[in-house]
Amino acid sequence: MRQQIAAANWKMNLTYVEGQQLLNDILAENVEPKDNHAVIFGIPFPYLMMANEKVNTLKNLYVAAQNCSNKKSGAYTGEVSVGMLKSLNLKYCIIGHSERREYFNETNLELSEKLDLLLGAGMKPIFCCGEPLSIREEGSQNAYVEKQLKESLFHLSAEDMKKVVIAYEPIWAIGTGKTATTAQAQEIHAYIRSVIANQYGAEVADMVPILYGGSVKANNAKELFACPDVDGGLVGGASLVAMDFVEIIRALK
Ligand SMILES: O=C[C@H](O)COP(=O)(O)O
Repeated sequence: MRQQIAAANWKMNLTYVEGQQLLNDILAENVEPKDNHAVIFGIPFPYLMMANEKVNTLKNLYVAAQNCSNKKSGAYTGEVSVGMLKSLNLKYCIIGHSERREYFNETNLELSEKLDLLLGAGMKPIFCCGEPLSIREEGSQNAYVEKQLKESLFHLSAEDMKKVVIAYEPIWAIGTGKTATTAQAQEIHAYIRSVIANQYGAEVADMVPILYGGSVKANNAKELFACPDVDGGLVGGASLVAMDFVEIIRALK
């Protein structure tokens, strides 16, 4: 069975002490992910080391950065390179979140450069895609997401494609409390998988986890994750509440 993933994205929330406490509270619940499960904490840069020290000896628990630079190294004040993340022994990095695309003008081309750096360093990208409300309302979400995938991912070899995690996040569902229905989620996840299959073949497409993000909560996670092409979630607000995120982890199939 494909890997199933519960990924937290803390975004720009919590102090250092609050972050420590949240991780302690979640780990105290002995979540013990199954063999085909992974639990990933997307943590602000200054707390990555602290978080990784707490989880790196635990099975199938990982820490992710929320972003990385598309430059390898050098005079880029304020940026954080893939090499720096790798030197902390991190395995995952979220890239292309819609908030970064919108507020920091990240382009599909820059994301393709980040992907290459991450994969070159042996790290796994969690690549975010998803459409704004206007695109959903005109019914062209499939074409919109397909373009994001093609322009950022489809230069990869099949071997590298197998290492990518995709997070589909409809922008209209992020932080709004308005979740995609299970039918909407399943439909576009299946479409994303078919686009990957057309480019790389069914075997590769079948291996790529596709997470849903957008108002995943403790009370809707099980239903969403039960969809055959939904392989878990990328969770914002509910990942900041220990027992809510624990429930979401337990909802993985
Ligand atoms: O990365 C997470 C997503 O942006 C979802 O955020 P949310 O669960 O607060 O809607």
